[in-house]
Amino acid sequence: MDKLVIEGGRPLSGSIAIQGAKNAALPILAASMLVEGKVTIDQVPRLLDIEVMLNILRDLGCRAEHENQTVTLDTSGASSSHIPETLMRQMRSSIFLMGPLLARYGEVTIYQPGGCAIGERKIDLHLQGLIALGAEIVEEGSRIVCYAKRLKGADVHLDFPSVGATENIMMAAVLADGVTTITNAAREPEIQDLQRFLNAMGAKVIGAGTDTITVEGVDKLTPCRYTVIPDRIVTGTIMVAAAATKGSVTLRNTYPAHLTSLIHVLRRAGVQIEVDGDIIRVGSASRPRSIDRVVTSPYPAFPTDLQSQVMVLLALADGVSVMKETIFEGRFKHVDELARMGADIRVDLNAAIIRGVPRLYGATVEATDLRAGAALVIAGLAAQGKTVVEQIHHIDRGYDGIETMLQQLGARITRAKAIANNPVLPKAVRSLNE
Ligand SMILES: CC(=O)N[C@H]1[C@@H](OP(=O)(O)OP(=O)(O)OC[C@H]2O[C@@H](n3ccc(=O)[nH]c3=O)[C@H](O)[C@@H]2O)O[C@H](CO)[C@@H](O)[C@@H]1O
Ligand SMILES: C=C(OP(=O)(O)O)C(=O)O
Repeated sequence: MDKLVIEGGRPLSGSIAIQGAKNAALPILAASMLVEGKVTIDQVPRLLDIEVMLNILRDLGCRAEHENQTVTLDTSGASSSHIPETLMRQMRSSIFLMGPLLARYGEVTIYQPGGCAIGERKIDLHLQGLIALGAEIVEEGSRIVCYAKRLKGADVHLDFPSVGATENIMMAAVLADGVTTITNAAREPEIQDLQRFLNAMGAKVIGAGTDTITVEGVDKLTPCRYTVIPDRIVTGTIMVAAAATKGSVTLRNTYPAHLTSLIHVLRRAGVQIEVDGDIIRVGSASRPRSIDRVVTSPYPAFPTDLQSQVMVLLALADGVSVMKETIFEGRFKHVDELARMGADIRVDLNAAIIRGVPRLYGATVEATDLRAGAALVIAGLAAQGKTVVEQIHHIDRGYDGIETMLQQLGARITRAKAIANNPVLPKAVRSLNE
């Protein structure tokens, strides 16, 4: 397994451009299955999850290439509506194919999806939405078979504004007979991006970004070329890293309006932030201030995907802060790892009580999930001494070359390649390390 090795204590400085959004690209790639022909998607980051999605699409019979940041996909050879369990289990986002495949073939066989261990992450809202559109669903162990000769538009109310369920239902409804209305829909920017992509192919979707989305079914879509939005969570991660290292960083290719809640929290912590079109400048010279309460909630409130990163900043703040996690019940796994670096954080049910310390110290720590891993990288950059972050395949799910990005900002961070992958070593030595 690769590791990241960080020599901490250097302020980040300089300028970088932000990658395209993982959470927009994944449903958009899945939605491409709704159309027959060649689809081109630009600004697609090179990530493990994207690779898994492209492998699933290839397994379904598509041709898929990812060169630089552009994916070209030809869905015309696709014929399968069955996703093998081994592929389904490689990430949560495999579930996005359920709606599009059902709409295209009238049937789909999938399995319970995999993904980071941050909570139970049921798929009941996805299934309820498809049942409302007329699907019949048979569950046998982890296997799920859905049938619907032709889906029918319906009113779907979500008990919780689930991002994935909103997207799956939108995608299924695009080729349904009649009108579908989703109420208590999630409002995340990635849902607006999916709406723009679907409409670029000829769908009739309105309302994304509000809590009511209306989809008027159409008979057929036409292929298109589309550019994914910038990744707001990667943007936020670098903003926090700049603040935690008392650095000064300019971020290009951002969408600041998607980060209003983070900007508000960082300003409360005393971080200087300037917004100028698609550029965000972040600077901080002094110790952060504590914040009495940060609560994660669905967009536009503070995102769960930035909770662990901001916790690192607050771990270095002057005073006591409280962060409450309301989306995922298992998203405090970074706390034990941060404690190894000298952080003083106590977890009480879904609240973390963070007593700021003047400094963190380098240690060997383990990324337990994607954003926990990003938080440990920030902690390593801010800490005194050397930090080694292990299990970084989690980080590679969401950050396109995190070390290269941070090196551009002056960080001393390198990727130590696993010996097992090192072709220079004799095979016998490599196999000892596998
Ligand atoms: C690829 C992608 O876009 N991932 C994002 C998406 O995940 P994802 O779409 O999985 O997140 P959801 O909004 O669906 O999940 C939020 C909460 O609802 C629960 N739930 C969800 C669906 C369901 O059928 N039943 C159910 O109980 C989940 O367990 C969780 O507690 O939104 C999350 C919340 O902003 C982000 O952290 C993820 O980065
Ligand atoms: C939880 C995340 O993603 P996913 O839904 O793909 O697991 C994330 O991006 O932080």
